[in-house]
Amino acid sequence: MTNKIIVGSEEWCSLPGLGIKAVKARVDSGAATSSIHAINITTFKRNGSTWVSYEVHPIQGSRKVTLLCESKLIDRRVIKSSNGETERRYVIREQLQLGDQSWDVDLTLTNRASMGFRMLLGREAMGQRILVDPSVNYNFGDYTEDEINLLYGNKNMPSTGLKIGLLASNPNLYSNRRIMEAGLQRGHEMFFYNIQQCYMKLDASEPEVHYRDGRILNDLDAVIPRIRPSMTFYGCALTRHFESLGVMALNNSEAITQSRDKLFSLQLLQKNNLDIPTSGFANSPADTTDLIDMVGGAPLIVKLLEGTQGKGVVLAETRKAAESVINAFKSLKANLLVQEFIKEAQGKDLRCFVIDGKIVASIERTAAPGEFRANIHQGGTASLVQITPEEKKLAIKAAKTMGLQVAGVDIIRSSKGPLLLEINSSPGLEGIETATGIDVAGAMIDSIEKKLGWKRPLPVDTSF
Ligand SMILES: Nc1ncnc2c1ncn2[C@@H]1O[C@H](COP(=O)(O)OP(=O)(O)OP(=O)(O)O)[C@@H](O)[C@H]1O
Ligand SMILES: [Mg+2]
Ligand SMILES: [Mg+2]
Repeated sequence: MTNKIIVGSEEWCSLPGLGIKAVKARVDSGAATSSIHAINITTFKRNGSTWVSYEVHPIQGSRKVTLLCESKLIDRRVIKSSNGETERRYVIREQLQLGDQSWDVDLTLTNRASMGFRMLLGREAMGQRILVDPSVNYNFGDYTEDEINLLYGNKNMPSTGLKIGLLASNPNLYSNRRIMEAGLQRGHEMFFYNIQQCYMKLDASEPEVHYRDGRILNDLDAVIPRIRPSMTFYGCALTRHFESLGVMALNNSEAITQSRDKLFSLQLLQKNNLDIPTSGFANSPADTTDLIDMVGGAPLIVKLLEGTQGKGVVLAETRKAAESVINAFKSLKANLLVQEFIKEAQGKDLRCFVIDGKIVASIERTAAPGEFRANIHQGGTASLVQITPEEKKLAIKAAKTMGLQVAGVDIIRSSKGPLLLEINSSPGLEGIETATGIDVAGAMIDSIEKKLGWKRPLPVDTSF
């Protein structure tokens, strides 16, 4: 006669020490470790030990009930999840109750929002106590939705997070994935909207944004526009429309529009006494010689205004080369910019990531051998850098002048001191997060929380 308890493949269990009165668990003897859905996970010290605080939404697919939990930290473990990705997780030990039996189990904390169950019960937690009968479910009873709501004393509790829309084109880009992830980790609802699939109703009394199949996007708290250069015109119009609906935009449409006009940006910076390399603009100058003289002769840099990622930036080493490049661009009827070549920078530039007037991270980019452009897309590499107070001031002032809450400010170190190269309103996250290890995406979400005066909601009463 065995005294093991028989459990099905899905069971309701409870974690009395955490105030989790009922949570539906997937019983999976194929998994070694157990986990529970947790967000906003942070560690803290109590009586000399490390503890972890986190929020749990115990009800599957719902964020109505939020429990603020604290547990002593037992371990940190690297877990390989079912999609093959590895994740570093905190491990806690809590009492598990199944039917009338209870015992201590180790649980890893992870965001299981996208999974079918808020909890996974793996074989280590089963010990010698359990026999799994996969043909059955809810051997210890089932709950209806009403019973669950009653159990948690849930009377229209407000949802905890903000609703944030990411306006972009490619959900698989590193930067976009990180922004979504950072928002979810902080307990917000994140929505990815493809800019091209949004359309707008212009109406004095009832403006609207619709998405794809006619769904009306009317309850967002904030949007994060990440507009690729080719979508500037439409993306800025969309952002402006959200603003007219009272939705906060990180960055606002006016600042983005302005920063995308390179000539205007450089003029604005100059006007505010921010140093840039000596530059000349032209469309189809008759006098190429004078244009070259204007910036001090060769070697010089010629830039196509429409270029990005270093494409369309040419170094002309001699006057002859400069003349041919300028004439070639002229025949294409392209707007161009000529600029003194900062040779002493030796193929390096700085990228400072500014949020709300503070530098959150900076890197130095170094061009590949034989190349003068430091762009990562041109084979440049990113490394950690200590920036000077003067560079810091320049970057912060540049972002402020451009009206950008979030900005990637590019600076080149010249013999005359730091000079601004350009200011980006949708700076990429991959190079800078990888090189510095700083959670830049998280800092962007923090900025929205601050601007909206959003505070983490108080936990509900967790006593039984
Ligand atoms: N005046 C200059 N002197 C020396 N090097 C320069 C100069 N201007 C640009 N560079 C190098 O070329 C790179 C690309 O130039 P820039 O940032 O102006 O254009 P871009 O990267 O194509 O534009 P975007 O960043 O908008 O995509 C810079 O990162 C820098 O390393
Ligand atoms: Mg650049
Ligand atoms: Mg740029």
